Amino acid sequence: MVLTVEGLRMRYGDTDVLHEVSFQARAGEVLALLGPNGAGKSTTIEILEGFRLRSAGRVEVLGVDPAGADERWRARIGIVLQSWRDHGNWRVRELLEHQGAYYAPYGADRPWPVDDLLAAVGLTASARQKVRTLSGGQRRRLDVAIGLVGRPELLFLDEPTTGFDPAARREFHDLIAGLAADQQTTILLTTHDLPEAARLADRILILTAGRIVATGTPTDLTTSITAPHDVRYTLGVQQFQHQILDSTPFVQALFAQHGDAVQNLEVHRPTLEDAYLALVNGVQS
Ligand SMILES: Nc1ncnc2c1ncn2[C@@H]1O[C@H](COP(=O)(O)OP(=O)(O)OP(=O)(O)O)[C@@H](O)[C@H]1O
Repeated sequence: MVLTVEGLRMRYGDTDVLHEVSFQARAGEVLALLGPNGAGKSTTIEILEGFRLRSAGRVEVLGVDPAGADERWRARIGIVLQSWRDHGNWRVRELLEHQGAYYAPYGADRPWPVDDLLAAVGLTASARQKVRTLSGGQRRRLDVAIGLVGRPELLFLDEPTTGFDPAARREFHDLIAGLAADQQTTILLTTHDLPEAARLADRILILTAGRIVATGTPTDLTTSITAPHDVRYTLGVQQFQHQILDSTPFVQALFAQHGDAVQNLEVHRPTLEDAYLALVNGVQS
């Protein structure tokens, strides 16, 4: 296992913010950690990154307890924080070359050659620009490039696509899916963008008030809730819309009765967002 977390607890002062959190991740798995603001996502990730000391529980990251990890271990992980605004006067290429040099002693394939990396994150045209002149989305792409420059075995992404335009978001999703599939990079992602989680994650963990309240594939979670499907169609000039718990037998019966007269059929099943809201609200109520 690349990640093993067992009975993780975190207490700030006299407030417990993580209660017995347990999960695992294997090589090449993309895990999305979802939850409302203040649920404990960043705290969990910061403990795994070795930036915060846990109160109790067992944590192993790449076979090592991050609380006592060394530089060699740190060179094997990549981190994209929520936001940082340093290095304004550096040019994009120079900054990546500088950051990449740190990884050179830690493996023949490290760092990722800067030109290839710039192309992978869509920053080739901005290579000579100063960091402070980048747009918000370009700046975020640079954050991602800095997280990737060491070719990490494990990548932490904290809300990585905030500020991306739709095309950049799509390219980023392809990049992440490729890293996991082709290079077996393990990825732990937090996001409030539920379609993003549905698209990228092999497995989703929903954290609410410091507890994991649901875990599974996006499909597991959407099928775990009882919510009606929305079925729409036309018969001649008449439009119909129905809310039905299981749309498949309904649609079969519809075609058996009306055949080709059924037109413009649309079936909307519950989305990950519906499941997320049901699961989170179920816990809070
Ligand atoms: N240094 C700290 N001292 C005391 N309490 C803290 C500290 N850091 C975080 N907390 C509290 O711990 C809880 C979990 O915070 P955390 O930042 O992990 O949540 P999150 O799920 O990442 O939220 P968001 O989606 O807003 O980023 C919150 O109630 C927060 O106020």
